[in-house]
Amino acid sequence: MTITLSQNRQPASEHTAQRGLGASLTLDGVTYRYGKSGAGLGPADLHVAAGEFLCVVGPSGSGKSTLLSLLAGFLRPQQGQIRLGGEALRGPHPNLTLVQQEPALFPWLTVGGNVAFGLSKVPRAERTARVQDALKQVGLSGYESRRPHELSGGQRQRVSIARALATKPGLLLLDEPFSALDVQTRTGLADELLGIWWEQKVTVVFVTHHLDEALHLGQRVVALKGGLVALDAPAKSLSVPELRRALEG
Ligand SMILES: Nc1ncnc2c1ncn2[C@@H]1O[C@H](COP(=O)(O)OP(=O)(O)OP(=O)(O)O)[C@@H](O)[C@H]1O
Repeated sequence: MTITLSQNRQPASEHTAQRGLGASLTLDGVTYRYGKSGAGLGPADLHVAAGEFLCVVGPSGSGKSTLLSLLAGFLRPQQGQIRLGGEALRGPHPNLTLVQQEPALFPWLTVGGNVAFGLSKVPRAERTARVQDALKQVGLSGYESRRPHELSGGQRQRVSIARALATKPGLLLLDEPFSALDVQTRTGLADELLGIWWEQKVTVVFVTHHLDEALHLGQRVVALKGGLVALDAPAKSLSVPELRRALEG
Protein backbone atom coordinates (compact mmCIF):
# COMPACT_ATOMS: atom_id res chain seq x y z
CA MET A 1 0.00 0.00 0.00
CA THR A 2 1.38 3.43 -0.94
CA ILE A 3 0.67 6.20 1.53
CA THR A 4 0.68 9.68 0.05
CA LEU A 5 1.62 12.24 2.65
CA SER A 6 0.45 15.80 2.55
CA GLN A 7 3.26 18.36 2.47
CA ASN A 8 3.29 18.85 6.23
CA ARG A 9 3.52 15.10 6.83
CA GLN A 10 6.57 14.49 4.71
CA PRO A 11 9.38 12.66 6.49
CA ALA A 12 11.21 15.10 8.73
CA SER A 13 14.41 14.42 6.78
CA GLU A 14 12.82 16.21 3.80
CA HIS A 15 12.71 19.40 5.85
CA THR A 16 16.15 20.90 6.30
CA ALA A 17 15.22 24.32 7.63
CA GLN A 18 15.36 24.93 11.38
CA ARG A 19 12.11 26.53 12.40
CA GLY A 20 13.59 27.65 15.69
CA LEU A 21 10.55 27.96 17.98
CA GLY A 22 11.12 24.83 20.08
CA ALA A 23 13.76 24.61 22.76
CA SER A 24 17.32 23.58 21.95
CA LEU A 25 18.93 20.85 23.99
CA THR A 26 22.63 20.32 24.76
CA LEU A 27 24.36 17.50 26.61
CA ASP A 28 27.98 18.13 27.62
CA GLY A 29 29.80 15.03 28.88
CA VAL A 30 26.61 13.72 30.52
CA THR A 31 27.18 10.51 32.47
CA TYR A 32 24.83 8.40 34.54
CA ARG A 33 26.05 4.93 35.50
CA TYR A 34 24.09 2.60 37.79
CA GLY A 35 25.91 1.17 40.82
CA LYS A 36 28.72 -1.32 40.43
CA SER A 37 27.57 -2.73 37.08
CA GLY A 38 28.66 0.48 35.37
CA ALA A 39 25.70 0.16 32.98
CA GLY A 40 23.86 3.32 32.00
CA LEU A 41 24.79 6.25 29.80
CA GLY A 42 27.77 8.36 28.90
CA PRO A 43 29.83 10.29 28.76
CA ALA A 44 27.53 11.65 26.04
CA ASP A 45 27.76 14.86 24.02
CA LEU A 46 24.74 15.81 21.97
CA HIS A 47 23.13 18.94 20.59
CA VAL A 48 19.55 19.08 19.37
CA ALA A 49 18.70 22.31 17.58
CA ALA A 50 15.47 24.19 18.29
CA GLY A 51 12.71 22.66 16.18
CA GLU A 52 14.74 19.59 15.22
CA PHE A 53 13.30 16.06 15.08
CA LEU A 54 15.85 13.63 16.54
CA CYS A 55 15.36 9.87 16.69
CA VAL A 56 17.35 7.74 19.13
CA VAL A 57 17.82 4.03 18.42
CA GLY A 58 19.80 1.28 20.08
CA PRO A 59 19.51 -2.30 21.24
CA SER A 60 17.95 -3.23 24.55
CA GLY A 61 20.14 -1.98 27.40
CA SER A 62 21.97 0.62 25.29
CA GLY A 63 20.85 3.53 27.47
CA LYS A 64 17.84 4.96 25.62
CA SER A 65 15.55 5.08 28.68
CA THR A 66 18.37 6.40 30.85
CA LEU A 67 18.86 9.21 28.32
CA LEU A 68 15.14 10.09 28.35
CA SER A 69 15.02 9.93 32.17
CA LEU A 70 17.92 12.38 32.28
CA LEU A 71 16.27 14.68 29.73
CA ALA A 72 12.94 14.50 31.57
CA GLY A 73 14.74 15.47 34.77
CA PHE A 74 13.88 12.21 36.58
CA LEU A 75 17.61 11.46 36.91
CA ARG A 76 20.41 13.97 37.57
CA PRO A 77 23.70 13.57 35.66
CA GLN A 78 26.55 12.29 37.82
CA GLN A 79 28.90 14.21 35.54
CA GLY A 80 28.36 16.82 32.86
CA GLN A 81 25.47 19.14 32.21
CA ILE A 82 22.19 19.26 30.28
CA ARG A 83 20.95 22.61 28.99
CA LEU A 84 17.45 23.29 27.72
CA GLY A 85 17.21 26.47 25.68
CA GLY A 86 20.56 27.54 27.15
CA GLU A 87 19.37 27.09 30.75
CA ALA A 88 20.84 24.35 32.99
CA LEU A 89 18.30 21.57 33.52
CA ARG A 90 18.09 20.68 37.21
CA GLY A 91 14.96 18.52 37.32
CA PRO A 92 11.53 18.23 35.68
CA HIS A 93 10.96 21.39 33.63
CA PRO A 94 7.65 22.97 32.52
CA ASN A 95 8.98 23.49 28.99
CA LEU A 96 9.31 19.77 28.28
CA THR A 97 7.01 16.82 28.45
CA LEU A 98 7.36 13.04 28.12
CA VAL A 99 5.01 10.65 26.30
CA GLN A 100 5.59 7.09 27.44
CA GLN A 101 5.10 3.72 25.81
CA GLU A 102 1.91 2.99 27.74
CA PRO A 103 -0.50 5.92 27.84
CA ALA A 104 -0.93 6.58 31.56
CA LEU A 105 -4.43 8.05 31.49
CA PHE A 106 -6.56 8.54 34.59
CA PRO A 107 -9.50 6.12 34.11
CA TRP A 108 -11.85 8.20 36.29
CA LEU A 109 -11.36 11.32 34.18
CA THR A 110 -12.89 12.01 30.78
CA VAL A 111 -10.70 12.49 27.73
CA GLY A 112 -11.07 16.27 28.20
CA GLY A 113 -10.18 15.96 31.89
CA ASN A 114 -7.08 13.93 31.06
CA VAL A 115 -5.90 16.46 28.48
CA ALA A 116 -6.61 19.35 30.87
CA PHE A 117 -4.62 17.64 33.64
CA GLY A 118 -1.58 19.78 34.35
CA LEU A 119 -3.31 22.96 33.14
CA SER A 120 -4.83 23.86 36.51
CA LYS A 121 -2.97 27.18 36.57
CA VAL A 122 -4.19 28.13 33.08
CA PRO A 123 -7.33 30.35 33.07
CA ARG A 124 -10.51 28.38 32.36
CA ALA A 125 -11.30 29.78 28.89
CA GLU A 126 -7.75 29.25 27.68
CA ARG A 127 -7.70 25.77 29.21
CA THR A 128 -10.83 24.79 27.28
CA ALA A 129 -9.38 26.20 24.07
CA ARG A 130 -6.08 24.37 24.58
CA VAL A 131 -7.86 21.06 25.23
CA GLN A 132 -9.98 21.43 22.11
CA ASP A 133 -7.01 22.46 20.03
CA ALA A 134 -4.86 19.57 21.26
CA LEU A 135 -7.63 17.03 20.61
CA LYS A 136 -8.09 18.47 17.13
CA GLN A 137 -4.35 18.08 16.49
CA VAL A 138 -4.59 14.34 17.20
CA GLY A 139 -7.88 13.85 15.33
CA LEU A 140 -10.07 13.38 18.43
CA SER A 141 -12.36 16.43 18.27
CA GLY A 142 -15.69 15.53 19.86
CA TYR A 143 -14.19 12.89 22.18
CA GLU A 144 -13.99 15.23 25.21
CA SER A 145 -16.57 13.41 27.34
CA ARG A 146 -15.52 9.85 26.55
CA ARG A 147 -13.70 7.76 29.15
CA PRO A 148 -10.33 6.08 28.44
CA HIS A 149 -11.85 2.56 28.56
CA GLU A 150 -14.14 3.52 25.65
CA LEU A 151 -11.11 4.15 23.39
CA SER A 152 -8.85 1.92 21.30
CA GLY A 153 -5.13 1.63 22.13
CA GLY A 154 -4.28 4.05 19.33
CA GLN A 155 -6.88 6.57 20.52
CA ARG A 156 -5.57 6.34 24.10
CA GLN A 157 -2.06 7.09 22.85
CA ARG A 158 -3.48 10.03 20.86
CA VAL A 159 -5.00 11.36 24.10
CA SER A 160 -1.64 11.14 25.86
CA ILE A 161 -0.01 13.02 22.97
CA ALA A 162 -2.80 15.63 23.18
CA ARG A 163 -2.17 15.96 26.93
CA ALA A 164 1.51 16.59 26.20
CA LEU A 165 0.72 19.13 23.46
CA ALA A 166 -1.76 21.02 25.64
CA THR A 167 1.11 22.10 27.89
CA LYS A 168 2.69 23.76 24.82
CA PRO A 169 6.13 22.24 25.39
CA GLY A 170 9.29 23.48 23.71
CA LEU A 171 10.66 19.92 23.86
CA LEU A 172 8.57 16.80 23.35
CA LEU A 173 10.15 13.53 24.50
CA LEU A 174 8.63 10.29 23.27
CA ASP A 175 9.66 6.86 24.62
CA GLU A 176 8.63 4.21 22.08
CA PRO A 177 5.13 5.69 22.03
CA PHE A 178 3.75 3.44 19.28
CA SER A 179 5.38 0.12 20.14
CA ALA A 180 2.25 -1.38 21.71
CA LEU A 181 0.18 -0.61 18.60
CA ASP A 182 -0.45 -2.60 15.43
CA VAL A 183 1.59 -1.67 12.35
CA GLN A 184 -1.19 0.22 10.57
CA THR A 185 -2.09 2.31 13.63
CA ARG A 186 1.60 2.95 14.25
CA THR A 187 2.17 4.19 10.72
CA GLY A 188 -0.90 6.45 10.90
CA LEU A 189 0.12 7.93 14.25
CA ALA A 190 3.72 8.41 13.12
CA ASP A 191 2.51 10.48 10.17
CA GLU A 192 0.19 12.47 12.45
CA LEU A 193 3.16 13.15 14.70
CA LEU A 194 5.07 14.54 11.71
CA GLY A 195 2.15 16.88 10.99
CA ILE A 196 2.07 17.99 14.64
CA TRP A 197 5.85 18.53 14.71
CA TRP A 198 5.64 20.63 11.57
CA GLU A 199 2.72 22.74 12.73
CA GLN A 200 3.72 23.19 16.37
CA LYS A 201 7.42 23.79 15.64
CA VAL A 202 8.33 21.77 18.71
CA THR A 203 11.71 20.08 19.25
CA VAL A 204 11.26 16.30 19.32
CA VAL A 205 13.40 13.52 20.77
CA PHE A 206 11.83 10.20 19.78
CA VAL A 207 13.16 6.85 21.07
CA THR A 208 12.37 3.74 19.06
CA HIS A 209 13.55 0.17 18.53
CA HIS A 210 12.44 0.34 14.91
CA LEU A 211 15.22 1.49 12.60
CA ASP A 212 12.83 2.07 9.69
CA GLU A 213 10.62 4.23 11.93
CA ALA A 214 13.67 6.26 13.01
CA LEU A 215 14.68 6.90 9.40
CA HIS A 216 11.12 7.77 8.39
CA LEU A 217 10.50 10.17 11.26
CA GLY A 218 13.82 11.75 12.18
CA GLN A 219 15.80 14.55 10.59
CA ARG A 220 18.75 13.11 12.47
CA VAL A 221 19.37 9.72 14.03
CA VAL A 222 21.54 8.96 17.04
CA ALA A 223 22.43 5.32 17.69
CA LEU A 224 23.41 4.31 21.23
CA LYS A 225 25.53 1.29 22.00
CA GLY A 226 26.70 0.33 25.48
CA GLY A 227 25.63 3.75 26.74
CA LEU A 228 27.74 5.64 24.20
CA VAL A 229 26.83 7.50 21.01
CA ALA A 230 27.92 5.07 18.28
CA LEU A 231 26.55 7.13 15.38
CA ASP A 232 25.04 10.58 14.90
CA ALA A 233 24.02 11.39 11.33
CA PRO A 234 21.30 12.96 9.18
CA ALA A 235 18.52 10.43 8.50
CA LYS A 236 18.77 11.19 4.80
CA SER A 237 22.34 9.89 4.67
CA LEU A 238 21.47 6.54 6.30
CA SER A 239 19.83 3.26 5.39
CA VAL A 240 18.45 0.54 7.67
CA PRO A 241 21.37 -1.86 6.87
CA GLU A 242 23.91 0.90 7.63
CA LEU A 243 22.22 1.65 10.93
CA ARG A 244 22.09 -2.04 11.77
CA ARG A 245 25.81 -2.39 10.98
CA ALA A 246 26.65 0.58 13.22
CA LEU A 247 24.74 -1.03 16.07
CA GLU A 248 26.24 -4.48 15.56
CA GLY A 249 29.80 -3.56 14.58
N1 LIG B 1 17.71 1.08 37.94
C1 LIG B 1 18.73 0.42 37.39
N2 LIG B 1 19.67 -0.18 38.15
C2 LIG B 1 20.73 -0.82 37.62
N3 LIG B 1 20.94 -0.91 36.26
C3 LIG B 1 20.04 -0.32 35.47
C4 LIG B 1 18.90 0.37 35.97
N4 LIG B 1 18.17 0.85 34.93
C5 LIG B 1 18.83 0.48 33.83
N5 LIG B 1 19.94 -0.22 34.14
C6 LIG B 1 20.94 -0.78 33.21
O1 LIG B 1 21.47 0.32 32.43
C7 LIG B 1 21.60 -0.07 31.09
C8 LIG B 1 20.78 0.88 30.18
O2 LIG B 1 19.42 0.68 30.49
P1 LIG B 1 18.26 1.45 29.71
O3 LIG B 1 16.96 1.07 30.35
O4 LIG B 1 18.60 2.89 29.64
O5 LIG B 1 18.38 0.81 28.26
P2 LIG B 1 17.37 0.88 27.03
O6 LIG B 1 18.19 1.12 25.83
O7 LIG B 1 16.28 1.83 27.32
O8 LIG B 1 16.78 -0.61 27.02
P3 LIG B 1 15.34 -1.11 26.49
O9 LIG B 1 15.33 -0.89 25.02
O10 LIG B 1 15.35 -2.57 26.86
O11 LIG B 1 14.28 -0.33 27.24
C9 LIG B 1 21.16 -1.53 31.00
O12 LIG B 1 22.32 -2.34 31.06
C10 LIG B 1 20.31 -1.72 32.23
O13 LIG B 1 20.36 -3.05 32.68
